[in-house]
Amino acid sequence: MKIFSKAQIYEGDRLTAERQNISSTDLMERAGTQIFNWMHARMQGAQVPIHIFCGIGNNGGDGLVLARHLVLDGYNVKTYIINYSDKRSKDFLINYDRIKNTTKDWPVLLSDAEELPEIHPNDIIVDAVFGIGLNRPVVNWVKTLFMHFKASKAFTLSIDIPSGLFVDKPVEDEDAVVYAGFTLSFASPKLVFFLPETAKYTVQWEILDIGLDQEYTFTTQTETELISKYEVLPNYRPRDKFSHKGQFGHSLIIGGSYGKIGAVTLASKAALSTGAGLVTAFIPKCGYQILQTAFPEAMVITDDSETTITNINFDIEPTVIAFGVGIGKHVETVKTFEAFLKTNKAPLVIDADGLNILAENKGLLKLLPPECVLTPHPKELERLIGAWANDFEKLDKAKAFAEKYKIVLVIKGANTITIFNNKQFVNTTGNPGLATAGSGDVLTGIITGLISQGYHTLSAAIFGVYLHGKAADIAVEDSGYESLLATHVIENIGKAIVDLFAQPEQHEAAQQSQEN
Ligand SMILES: NC(=O)C1=CN([C@@H]2O[C@H](COP(=O)(O)OP(=O)(O)OC[C@H]3O[C@@H](n4cnc5c(N)ncnc54)[C@H](O)[C@@H]3O)[C@@H](O)[C@H]2O)[C@@H](O)CC1
Ligand SMILES: [K+]
Repeated sequence: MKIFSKAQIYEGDRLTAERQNISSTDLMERAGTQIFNWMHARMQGAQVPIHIFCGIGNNGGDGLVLARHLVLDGYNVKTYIINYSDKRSKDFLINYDRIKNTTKDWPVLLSDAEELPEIHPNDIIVDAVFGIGLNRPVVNWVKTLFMHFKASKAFTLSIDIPSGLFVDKPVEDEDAVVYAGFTLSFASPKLVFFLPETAKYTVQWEILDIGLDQEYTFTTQTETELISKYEVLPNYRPRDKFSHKGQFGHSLIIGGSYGKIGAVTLASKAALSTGAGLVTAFIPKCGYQILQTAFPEAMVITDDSETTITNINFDIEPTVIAFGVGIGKHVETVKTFEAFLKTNKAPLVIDADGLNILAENKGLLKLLPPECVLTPHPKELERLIGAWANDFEKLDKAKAFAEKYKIVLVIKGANTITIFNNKQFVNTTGNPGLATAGSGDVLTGIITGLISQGYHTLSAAIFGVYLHGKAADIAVEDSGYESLLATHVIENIGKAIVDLFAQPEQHEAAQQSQEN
């Protein structure tokens, strides 16, 4: 799913009105009605007090449309205008008139924090104070209002975006933002829903389709894309009946050191479980028996050294090479890595201490093959690109780094973001169970296994991150977050692949009507 920028959303709204020959007021009516339908379907007329707080721009206008429909349907509604400015938008004013003509219970004007309404924990708050138009910090009394929402413990539904949250800038004051239980966002989710510093402002979100012009939404290129099953499916490469293992490539996993052979075992298993034709592990001698016993499907080549990688030397022709899991940063390892990079032609995936070696020897970066995949967690990323002040600066620095070295950069985290060529792909699968030893090694193996079969490195990174998260989502159904092991993720890669083709569960009623 595309994540549109603020400018693209405004342009989409404008073009839609123009091409569908409707006014912006009509589009606002659509938006507000969609919110009403969503609430009505869930509340079924329940008389829970609903407090609707409307700003004076178009987000507030949406709130007024919703308030009017709720009033007309007999809901228990109290509407407030948050009068933070005298620059009221045209469509706000139109809907302000409409609600005044609908009910004698006119909206209450709030201009300071002196008389904030009482809100009980079982009431509902609708937050329509600011939308994507927020362009400067909110004034103090509005901040007090937002803190009042939070203190009330009432369920808070934000329209389009939690008020106080910028679409494209970091939050400066955490109390000056609404904490939403649910956000109903128009046309496109907002990037801030997925970033570590701002995801907490909404527990859940959903997109409401307000019928934006389809040609515009199809043809507009966005900087950010949200990755779910439907984005990865078109890139899936099916196998034909006469396939043989030679077609799915040979993955070479270079890594391991004394006490860290497990990392290579996990990556090798993951690569083969994702569909690599052959996997060879290149490890120090001490790992020979361990790996051959723990994972007989893999082949093993050993280094000259007993305990570390000191001389990368092999006579196979790998389709793809993964470097770094469990490898350490021994001076000999760095030396042989540099020599290897100077001659290597195979696509490369670099993880763990491979990344730390790059960070400490930045001259090596220019030796990376084109579209090389790097999979740092936040600390490794910081070592590579330097510290950042906030999530937006992190993404900017990461994009500049990926652009400079023409690499595919996978920033691991709750919503892993893959960056390439100034585009960012935000993953939606995965769960806190993945915060466990070895899960990164498994991801390296999955991405390597995909490249091995002919996936382009960018597709392999995006698809691999998705599969890794999905396998973990399936695994936690049995294990719970706490007991999830990296091995369980590997065991469920197959189910994650099968799930790609699962039909959505049919609605019971639809099933019944089919049976009749
Ligand atoms: N453009 C359209 O056609 C549609 C817009 N929609 C709604 O419109 C929203 C955007 O509306 P607006 O652009 O009017 O903006 P908002 O309603 O988000 O904000 C209102 C105005 O407040 C001013 N402002 C910004 N920061 C402020 C601050 N800290 N203190 C005081 N004033 C401040 C700005 O001038 C801004 O335009 C969307 O989020 C969405 O909810 C929907 O009705 C769907 C259609
Ligand atoms: K809002």
